[in-house]
This record gives sequence, structure tokens and C-alpha cells, in this order.
Amino acid sequence: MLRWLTAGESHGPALVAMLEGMPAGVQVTTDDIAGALARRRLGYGRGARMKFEQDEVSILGGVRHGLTQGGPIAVEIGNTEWPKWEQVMSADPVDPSVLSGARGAALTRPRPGHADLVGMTKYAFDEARPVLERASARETAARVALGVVAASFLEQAAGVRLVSHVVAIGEAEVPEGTELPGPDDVAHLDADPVRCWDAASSAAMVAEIDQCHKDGDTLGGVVEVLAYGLPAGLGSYVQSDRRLDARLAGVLMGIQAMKGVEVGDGFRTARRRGSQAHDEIERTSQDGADVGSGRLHRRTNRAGGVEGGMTNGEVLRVRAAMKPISTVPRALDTVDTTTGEAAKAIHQRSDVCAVPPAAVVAEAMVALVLAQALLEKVGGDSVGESARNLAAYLDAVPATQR
Ligand SMILES: Cc1cc2nc3c(=O)[nH]c(=O)nc-3n(C[C@H](O)[C@H](O)[C@H](O)COP(=O)(O)O)c2cc1C
Ligand SMILES: C=C(O[C@@H]1CC(C(=O)O)=C[C@@H](OP(=O)(O)O)[C@H]1O)C(=O)O
Repeated sequence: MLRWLTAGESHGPALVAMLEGMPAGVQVTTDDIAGALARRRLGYGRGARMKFEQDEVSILGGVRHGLTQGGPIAVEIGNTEWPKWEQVMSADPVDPSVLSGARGAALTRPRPGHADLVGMTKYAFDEARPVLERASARETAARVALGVVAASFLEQAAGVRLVSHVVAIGEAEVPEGTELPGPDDVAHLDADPVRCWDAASSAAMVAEIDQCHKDGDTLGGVVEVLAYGLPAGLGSYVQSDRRLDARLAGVLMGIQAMKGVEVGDGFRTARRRGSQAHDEIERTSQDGADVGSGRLHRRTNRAGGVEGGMTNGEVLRVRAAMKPISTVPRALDTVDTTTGEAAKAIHQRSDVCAVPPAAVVAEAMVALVLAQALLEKVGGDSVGESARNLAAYLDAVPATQR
């Protein structure tokens, strides 16, 4: 079973991530991970921290000479800002007199929309620092690092390639029916300020962020992840927790600030009649001409590549809706938990919009779940064995259903 865990605080010395169950022979280098982390830092509307903070990647275990070894993979991402936080975030006790100033002062004005207040209640803290340090989306850097290994495995074992893009920021939205970006369009998406495939929508999103910034407010939006080249039959209908759509929804909702998930046309499908909601099956040759002798495929892909909790061989398409950033520059009302008096929420600095990086995080999480589901289907202790097992499965599938 492929499994993963992360540890570390937003302003601690480092984040660490572990991935267990990955076969041997998967290609991955420190530069590959650093490249993915750099993509996560992109995006118009991000705050000051992304400009000065660097991600210092070290692979601590599980990889040798650019190949996974079959053992647990451990990655460390150092925080270059650590020297400024050494006292405030020290693992060992410090003299309370050093805990003063903006960084050290007790955070007793919990921010609405964050884990602050309920985290203080639940874990019995008298201030929000320990809560926000772990609840922060800084942790997503660790998950993106692991996603690199999962994506490399998917490509090597099965030729699967992933794409993530932004389909809405605030009211600015890519029109329905716009052609989807493919795996060869990733460099273009990386170069777009908001990771959007449609030039007119991208410009509208940038304008929306500019206006929001002027207004001292924040924005959310919707991201989409696509996976090309998946074989039919990952996941299962036989038990609810084995349904691939349920597992994808779980990991997407596990990203900070995500408030909704759609598989395929999702909520839009709910408003349609059945005749307009499903994907009719037809039989065509590769070029579509010789109906009657070719492979079975869906005429449309409203389901987003999943039927009955299993991949159906069409492009996988999942979306996640991100709420606006909670730390609003024109600070929201709260209560000071020390005095009980009405107050304005803590605000030091924040992103105006973090939808583009959230797309990269969503891509990593989809890669991890797909790698897990592929391994369940085909197994393998080396990536070569996984590829051979997949080929054997596909060989046994009737040619029309491959
Ligand atoms: C990539 C990314 C960056 C984020 N940056 C910020 C930020 O700068 N300021 C902020 O208030 N929230 C930010 N968030 C959202 C908070 O982490 C999140 O809303 C908070 O942890 C509360 O969790 P919940 O929204 O899931 O309830 C970000 C989320 C993501 C995915
Ligand atoms: C550090 C990252 O994002 C952070 C996520 C975040 C939050 O509340 O989630 C709040 C901000 O942290 P800070 O207040 O320290 O600037 C973001 O910068 C990152 O993505 O690497």
C-alpha cells in the first residue's frame, strides 16, 4: 500500500515528507523536486513570503543515483527563514523574555476562516501560534515533493501524464466548452501568471486579483486536474472506500481551503436530464470511420473518466473549489481571547489569491492517489515489474475495451 505522511511547521527549520510503498527504479532527482516546488511558488497574487523564502530540498533516503530503491523515501524542505524564527519555534524550551516583538507575541486574536480558534479550544493552547504553524498551507510543499515521485512512477509504469490548471478566480471563469490543455501544454501553463489555458480568461483573472488587492480583500477560485493515459479499471465499485472518486475527493478536500470537489461535470450534471448527463458508448476505429469494428469509447466525457468508482479509460477530470484566503488585509472582526473584548484579527502578511499554487498541490495529490490505485491493480516491486503486470492485464482485456 502506498502511503505518505508529512511533518513540520510553517516557520520551523524544515518540512519533512515520507512516501512508503513506491517500487524501485522510479526516476527522481533533487532537481525534479526543486522544479515542482518552484511551480508551486508561481502565481499572480501570492504574498511577500513567496518572494524571499526559498525551498531547500534534500532527499534523505530511498533514492540512489536518481532512482528509487524500493524503501521509504524521505524528503526534507528547509525553510531559509529559519534563523529569524529560531527562538519562537525552538523545539527546546527558551527563556520567555526572548519571545517578544511581532514574531514572538502571543496570538490571541484568532483569525476567522482559519483553524486558530477551534485549534486553541481542541488542543488547549492559550494562543494561536501552535495552531497556525501546522494548519498553514506551507505544508503543501511537502506533499508536492512526494507528488513528483508518484507522477514519475505513473509515467514510467503506465505512460500516464498529469496537467493542472485554473478554471476560475473569483467571478472570472474559463467559458464552458473551452478546449482542455494537454500534457504538452504544461510549460505554457507554468508561464501563465494564473496558470490558465484561455488567454482572455487569464487576463480577466489578473484584473480581478488587481482590483481585489486594491480593495484590501482576497479571492478564491476553482482548479482542475487532468490525467491522460489511464488504463480502465483503477479503483473499484465493490466497497465504498475503494471507489476512486471517493479517494480523489478525500485528498482534494484534504488541501487547505478546499470547500468542494467535482468529478467530471459534477454539480453541473446534477442540473441536467439523464439524456444529457451521461456518456453514450460507441464503437469506432482509431480514426472514427469504421464504426462497428473499433474500440469502445464514450462519445462525451461528462463523467470525467470515472464510472462506478473506476477509471473508464477516458481522460480523468477533477475539480476543487478553494475559498478566498482567510487572512483578509482589511482584517475581519474577532474577539481577543485574553480580554474577551472585540478586536480585529491578526494580520501580518498574506496571499491575495493562492489558486494557481493550489492547482499544483491538487495535481500532486491526484498523482499520489492514482499511483496508489495503479499499484493496487498491478503491484510490482520494481517499476519494470509494474509495467509488465499492467501490460499483461491489458493483454487479457478484449481489444475493443483497452
Ligand atoms: C497554496 C495555498 C496557499 C495559502 N496561502 C494562504 C495565505 O497566505 N493566507 C491565508 O490566510 N490562507 C492561506 N491559505 C489557506 C489556509 O491555509 C486555510 O484556509 C486554513 O488553513 C484553514 O483551513 P480550511 O480553509 O481548510 O478550513 C492557503 C492555502 C493554499 C492551498
Ligand atoms: C508559506 C507558504 O504559504 C503560506 C500559507 C499561509 C496559510 O495560512 O496557509 C499563510 C502564509 O504564511 P505567512 O503568514 O508565513 O506568510 C503563506 O505564505 C507556502 O505556500 O510556502
